[in-house]
Amino acid sequence: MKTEDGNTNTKKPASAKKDEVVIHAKGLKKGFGEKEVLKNITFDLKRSENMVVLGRSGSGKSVTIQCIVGMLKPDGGDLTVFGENVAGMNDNELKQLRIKIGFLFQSGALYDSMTVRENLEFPLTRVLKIKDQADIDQRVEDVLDGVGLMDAVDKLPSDLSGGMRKRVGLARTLIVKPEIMLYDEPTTGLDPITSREISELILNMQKKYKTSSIIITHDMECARITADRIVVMEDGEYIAEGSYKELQKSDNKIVKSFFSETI
Ligand SMILES: Nc1ncnc2c1ncn2[C@@H]1O[C@H](COP(=O)(O)OP(=O)(O)OP(=O)(O)O)[C@@H](O)[C@H]1O
Repeated sequence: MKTEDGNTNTKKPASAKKDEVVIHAKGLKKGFGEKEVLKNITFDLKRSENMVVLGRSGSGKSVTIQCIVGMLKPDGGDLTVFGENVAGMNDNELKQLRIKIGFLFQSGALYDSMTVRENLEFPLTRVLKIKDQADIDQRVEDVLDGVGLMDAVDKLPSDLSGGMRKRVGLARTLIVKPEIMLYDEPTTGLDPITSREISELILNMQKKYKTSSIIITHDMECARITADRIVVMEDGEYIAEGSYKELQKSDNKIVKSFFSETI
């Protein structure tokens, strides 16, 4: 049986699924030579939850993400994704894991010589190996409708604005229906209005596809719009956690510094 959004229905009650932990990290450590980058990272990401990570440049946000997708191996601590230990996965298991994890690059990473449609078809035919053209067309239409870009289907990326390219990049990542989305500074380089549109889109896509997301950002408007929960990272550790409103009242100097421009 298929749900409204095309996902296969499971028999689990929605409430049980919602509390399911999709990423579990406990005491995660990672260093390079003498430098300890992740000192003690502990968090649980639940199904359909948006967790925003705030942190100064070089605090270890991207290294955390690279550990989650198995590009880097932690030196210590526990890290499980969908209950499986990432560090113990072989190449094939990592490949399967990465199909379930969407990663939105800063650039959008579109193929410039392909139209929007071809860019969107690519992961369907190459990654999911779908051959049925009617299924492909339906998925392309569905995801483009979701990001509000039906009219751009036959355009080349060079004919689109930066914000539109970002939307296509998001659509291309979402089209394989990843269970986890990792956003690394999704609004960087965009003007405030377009940034806001992308943040709202991230929120809408969470609702539509029920994805769990980690959103790394310095953009406090993006954090305010998208976050169910925010963690603040400093020097390889999470030093604060809470909702936007809770952290806005924090007395911690570092936490305050993120909010100072928005008060
Ligand atoms: N492969 C690597 N080899 C050596 N050092 C690395 C490697 N990857 C990251 N680092 C170092 O780890 C530290 C944290 O990097 P990371 O990219 O996670 O920071 P970040 O919090 O994402 O910063 P930014 O907001 O600037 O992207 C930096 O000092 C970086 O130089």
